[in-house]
Amino acid sequence: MIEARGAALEYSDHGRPVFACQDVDLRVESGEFLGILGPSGSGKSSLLYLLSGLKIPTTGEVSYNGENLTGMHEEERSRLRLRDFGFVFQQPYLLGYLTALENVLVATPAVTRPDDALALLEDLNLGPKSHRLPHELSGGERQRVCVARSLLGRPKVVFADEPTASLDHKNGVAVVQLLNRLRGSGSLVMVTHDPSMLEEADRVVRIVEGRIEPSIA
Ligand SMILES: Nc1ncnc2c1ncn2[C@@H]1O[C@H](COP(=O)(O)OP(=O)(O)OP(=O)(O)O)[C@@H](O)[C@H]1O
Repeated sequence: MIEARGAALEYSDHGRPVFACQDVDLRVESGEFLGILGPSGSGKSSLLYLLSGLKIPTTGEVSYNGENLTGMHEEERSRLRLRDFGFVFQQPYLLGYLTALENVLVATPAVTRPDDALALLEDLNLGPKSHRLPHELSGGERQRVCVARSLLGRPKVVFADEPTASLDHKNGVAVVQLLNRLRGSGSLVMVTHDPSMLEEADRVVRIVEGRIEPSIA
């Protein structure tokens, strides 16, 4: 479904090249929960950006359903992301002046209905709080709103970048379990430094200094 072949991502550190990812050969299969584990600075976020088309590889290529993301115009990639991908980031980024329900609806194409958004918030035990503003919610609740937002368009792939980083362990586990349960037939690609968050993963790969090591689960 998603395939990286010889993909590398190079940043420029004030003119000096820094490889965040190198020689990445990795497939994300349809419907799988793929965990990407690695220490801080190992290139996890960079790899997620490559797989999701948020960044294009400096060398090598990344394809989605056989289509090379590198060759696509940025607008086309952005349409594809909106249509097929959902994202959850480390921090629960929400618009402070919108309610939980409005925050879920705001990022998705007009075809989605408020009923679907409310049903998702109910599944995430936030039904009675859907009218609240972000500052009236706890950190775990805010991240669950982000989970609802990422799932509303029934994405083919959800990319989660350390979604538990701002949560305590119990809330972190709960968020991952909900993401995994509610993703339906979509794939889930989650990066984390914490192996205990990947207990439900179908497969875990480890990244060290920008390179993928052999599968460990
Ligand atoms: N914009 C940038 N310019 C230069 N170097 C960068 C940039 N972004 C990231 N890097 C470097 O690329 C490497 C990988 O960064 P990345 O954020 O992908 O790692 P990570 O594993 O997600 O880290 P963390 O777990 O701490 O979030 C690091 O050495 C980082 O310093």
